[in-house]
Formats: sequence, structure tokens, C-alpha cells
Amino acid sequence: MNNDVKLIDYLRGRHSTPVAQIKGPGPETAELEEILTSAVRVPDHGKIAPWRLVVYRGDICASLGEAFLEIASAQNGEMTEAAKEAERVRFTRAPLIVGVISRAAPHAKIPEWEQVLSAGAVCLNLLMACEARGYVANWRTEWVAYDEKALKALGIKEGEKVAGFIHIGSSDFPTPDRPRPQLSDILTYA
Ligand SMILES: Cc1cc2nc3c(=O)[nH]c(=O)nc-3n(C[C@H](O)[C@H](O)[C@H](O)COP(=O)(O)O)c2cc1C
Repeated sequence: MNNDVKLIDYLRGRHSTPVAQIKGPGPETAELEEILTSAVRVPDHGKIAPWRLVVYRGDICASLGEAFLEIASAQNGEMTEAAKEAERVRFTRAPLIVGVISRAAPHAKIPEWEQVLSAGAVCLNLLMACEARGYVANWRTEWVAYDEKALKALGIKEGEKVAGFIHIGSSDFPTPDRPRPQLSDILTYA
């Protein structure tokens, strides 16, 4: 997002950038932490922060790719070279990835569902906080968010769930929009 774009104009056209289009640079640590500080300013019933963030970047991303490949080949048997490469680069396609991890759990007062929703809010807010600083982003999960062994390699603890792996970087060409639902198809006035 251009810095002088009004929020109302941004929201009218907000959209993601496909991962294949995301290149460097990504934000360095100081700017990233400003982005993340904004991103977690979300509605959170009970103020319990039922989420946490994990930054994946640098050498760890290539190592994770090797781990994904090992897990996938043990589960799928013979893989094509293209499929192997897809695993190797899964976490190196963007300069960095932020895992938004839901820690939703039974709570005396706060329904677990609402805790999950709050993690979704962090994901969307993170997309927008990246754009506000001139970066682009894409909210992915992919199989690694649902596989026990992959989750272990990713440092996700038992009981936690991945709300999103937000791929962050830059892009130098515009993304065409995708079809959007017609308001009339999803809106009723009670
Ligand atoms: C929870 C969640 C998980 C997603 N995971 C994937 C995924 O694994 N692979 C994929 O191609 N798109 C995935 N998407 C969709 C991408 O984020 C897609 O680019 C996005 O829906 C584009 O919409 P936008 O332009 O309105 O942001 C996911 C979306 C959500 C909300």
C-alpha cells in the first residue's frame, strides 16, 4: 500500500499477492517487530492473547524444506522431481514467513471458538500491517499446518493449531483481483 492511500480506499480494493509473485526484500527485524506489534492489536475477548507468532526466515527455512520432503516421501512413497522441489522450497518462496499460532483452549469464561476467531483476526491484521509498510503478503496453511510431524519440525506445540503461515515480501507488479461475492448474495437485513 502506498503510504498516502486512505484506509477507506485501501479497504475497497484490498487483496493478497500470490506467493509466486512475492520476492525480496522483506522487512528487517526492527521493522518486522513494528509490523507484528500492530498485527496483534486485534479484538481478543478476555484479553488472553490466545495466539503466538513464530518467524521463519534464513537457513531454518531451507532446513524445514528438507524436513517436509522427508516427511512427504515417507508418507507418499515415490515423488516426482517437481514434487520434491515443491517441498524443498515450501518455506523459501518468500523472504520470511510468520506463523500465527492459535493457543485456543477451554477457558472458564471465553468460548474456544472466540479464541480461534481472534487468531484469524491476527492473520488478516498482519496482511494489512505488511501492506501499510509497503510489503505484500499471502495467508497460507498448506499440508504442513495439519501434519503432526511437520508441526513438530515447525516448533508447534501439542494443543496448538496453525491459523496461518503469512508469507511476506515485496512485489513489483500489480496482482489482478479475484472474483468477489456479490453483497446481495451474502447479505440479509434481519
Ligand atoms: C485460513 C486460510 C488458509 C489458506 N491456505 C491456503 C493454502 O494453503 N493455499 C492456497 O493456495 N491458498 C490458501 N489460502 C487463500 C490465500 O490466502 C488466497 O491468496 C486468498 O484467499 C486471496 O484472497 P484476498 O485477495 O482477498 O486476500 C488460505 C486462506 C485462508 C483464510
